[in-house]
Amino acid sequence: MSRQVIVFDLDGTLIHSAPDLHAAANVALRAAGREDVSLAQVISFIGNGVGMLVERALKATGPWTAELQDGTLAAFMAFYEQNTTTLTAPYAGVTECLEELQAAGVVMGICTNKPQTPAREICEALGLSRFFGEICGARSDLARKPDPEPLLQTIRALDGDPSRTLYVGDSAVDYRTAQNAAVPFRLFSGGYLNHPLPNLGPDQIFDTWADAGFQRALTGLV
Ligand SMILES: O=C(O)COP(=O)(O)O
Ligand SMILES: [Mg+2]
Repeated sequence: MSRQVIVFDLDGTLIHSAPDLHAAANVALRAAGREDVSLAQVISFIGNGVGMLVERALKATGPWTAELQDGTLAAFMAFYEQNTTTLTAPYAGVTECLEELQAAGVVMGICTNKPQTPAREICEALGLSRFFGEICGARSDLARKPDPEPLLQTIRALDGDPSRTLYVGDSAVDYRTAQNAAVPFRLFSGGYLNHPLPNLGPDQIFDTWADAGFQRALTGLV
């Protein structure tokens, strides 16, 4: 029998990382001669990777060109790489919940559209690496979510089976990724989702890590 696996998204699911992404976005926008964007705007730009975040920030503040994109993304990454956990922390209850799942023998991994190096550094800095057998971030040789491949690759690395895996995320991108990979999905609604997701029942949604809500959401699957 295959192992019981849970794969988590990172930004907006396990960690509140938007304040550091917001700071990096505004440093990069100022270098491009643009106005700042708000935290709420940046939250709405998260989910499809840093390239798309920068593209959306540029389009929200003026015209977009490929050249501007390249320079602004480079400025964004230069700042972000030095400030991945200045303002970022796990959501309340996350560490305790992961401890319980690990003690129960659940095998866990991360599948995120955040670039691989900062994703791994953030998990290390926040004391989360010890829970995960695989941390799969965005890489040039791998399609990004909602393509199913990063999630399927994460599950393979954990020696799991997609039908006995849960993917836990906070966005429509995560929901579509799970659907594309035929993996059961649970939504953390306390993250960065800014429009409702169709076709999810109340037992597939939880809004806090700090009480039994998450455990309830997992009932019957792990
Ligand atoms: O970098 C992003 O845009 C999103 O990251 P996530 O996949 O961990 O939510
Ligand atoms: Mg997310």
